Amino acid sequence: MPIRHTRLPRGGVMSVQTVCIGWHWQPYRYTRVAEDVNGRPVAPFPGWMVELGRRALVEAYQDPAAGQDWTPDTALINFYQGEAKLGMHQDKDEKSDAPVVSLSIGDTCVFRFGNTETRTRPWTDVELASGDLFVFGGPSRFAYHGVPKVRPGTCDPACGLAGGRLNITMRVTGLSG
Ligand SMILES: O=C(O)CCC(=O)C(=O)O
Ligand SMILES: [Fe+2]
Repeated sequence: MPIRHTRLPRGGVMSVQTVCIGWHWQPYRYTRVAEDVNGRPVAPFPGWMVELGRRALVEAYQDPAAGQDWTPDTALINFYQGEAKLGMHQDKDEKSDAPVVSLSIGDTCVFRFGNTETRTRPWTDVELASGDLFVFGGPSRFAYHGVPKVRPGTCDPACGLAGGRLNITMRVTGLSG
């Protein structure tokens, strides 16, 4: 399926562009075919990305066993161009509380990491730069989060992007079939 601005049920369109692998995310569920885009199945989840995500968990938890039982089966690949941003939300369409691993490539952003109760304060703003990994696990798994700002022109040219920001969130859907 092609990358596109996701249409929301109430008529809005996301400023971020998204393409999925493994399972297709549409607001607010996962399907095997991209019903709301072109009716095609999504690309399979690559083995190398499973390994990358597991290494992130080992690092984040400083525990060599942390990735062992974790097998992500979907990733949302988001592209932020221009003024694109992402409002505060929870990742809660998965039927699993397994950690989410996020990888950022390209321009640096302000990533707002909030609390599990409300989309308002308290939150912590952190800068995510190209190559950064962020893990939402344990008590943080269902914390509200968002991207209020991307800093244009901040990416290292060696990242391979001419501009903008890519973010890949690897997830366990908890679905079968
Ligand atoms: O772009 C990011 O860093 C976060 C993306 C995100 O929250 C999501 O895809 O659900
Ligand atoms: Fe999210």
